[in-house]
Amino acid sequence: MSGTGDTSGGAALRAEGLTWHVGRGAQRRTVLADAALDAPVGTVTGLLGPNGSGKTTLLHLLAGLRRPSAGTVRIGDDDLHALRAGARARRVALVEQHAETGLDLRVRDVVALGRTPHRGRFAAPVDDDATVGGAMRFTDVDHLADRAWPTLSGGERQRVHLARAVAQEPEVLLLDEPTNHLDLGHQLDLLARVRALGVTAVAALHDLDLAAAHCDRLVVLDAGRVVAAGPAADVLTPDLVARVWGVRVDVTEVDGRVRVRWWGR
Ligand SMILES: Nc1ncnc2c1ncn2[C@@H]1O[C@H](COP(=O)(O)OP(=O)(O)OP(=O)(O)O)[C@@H](O)[C@H]1O
Repeated sequence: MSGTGDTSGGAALRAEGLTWHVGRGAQRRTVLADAALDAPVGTVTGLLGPNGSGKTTLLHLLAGLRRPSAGTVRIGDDDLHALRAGARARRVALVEQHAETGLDLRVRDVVALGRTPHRGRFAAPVDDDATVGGAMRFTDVDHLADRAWPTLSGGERQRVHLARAVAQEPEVLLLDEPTNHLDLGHQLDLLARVRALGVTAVAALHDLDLAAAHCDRLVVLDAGRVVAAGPAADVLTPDLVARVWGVRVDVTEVDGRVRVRWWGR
C-alpha cells in the first residue's frame, strides 16, 4: 500500500473478551465488557453506539494505546499487545476524534509524521517523500501542502489526519468519528477512499445510513457491551435502533442497499 489504492497490505483484526475497567476498589467501573470484533482482511467495519457506549475505548484497545483488563487483540497471527510499540505503530494507525498537532507545522510536515514509525535511527526510507505526496493526493489535501496547520478548517484538518494515517501505510486503520467535521460530499469520499485503500478498517460512526452504505459489517455497542454484529441488513432493525438509540426509524433496502430514515424519538 502506498497511498494510491493498492489493496494488498491488510491484516485481519480479531478481538475477544475485551474488557476495560476504570478506577479502583469501590470506584471501579466497567467501561467495556467482554467485547468481540472480527474484521477480515480488507473489510470496513462500522462501530456504532450512542454517546458513551464505549466506541473510543474499544478503538484505543484495538490500537494498543490501552491495555485491556481482560481479553486479546490479534492482528494477523500476532498478539497486538505483545508487540513492541514501534512494530505496533508500523502496523496500526489510529485517526483520533480530537487529534491535535503541533502548532508550527505545515500540512506536509503533519502528513510526514505518519512516516515516523518507518524511520531508522539515522535515515528515512528513500521513498518517504513520494509516500507522503501520494497520501496527500489520495486524500485530496495536496493543495494544502504548504499551509500552516492552525489556518486549516475543521474538515481540512480531518482530511489531513487521514492523509497522515495513509502515509503510515498500516495494515489496520482505526478511525474515530472520521466524518464529524466533513460536508456530505467529503463524508462519502472519505469512506469510499478508506475502502479503496484495501486495508482492514474499523470506523466509529454516528450516521447509521452512512455506515450501512459503506461498511461490510457493523458492530453495535450499548453501555459497554456488543449488542449486535454482522451485515447492516441483519443488524440495523427498527427494533434494535429503538432499543439502543431510542429513535424510531424505517429501514428499507433500495437497489441492494440498506437505507435508514429516522422519524423521531
Ligand atoms: N479514563 C476514563 N476515566 C473514567 N471514565 C472514562 C474514561 N474513559 C472513558 N470513560 C467513560 O467510559 C464511557 C465510554 O467512553 P467512550 O469515549 O469510549 O464512549 P464513546 O462511545 O466513544 O462516546 P462518544 O460517542 O460520545 O464519543 C463513557 O461513560 C466515558 O465517560
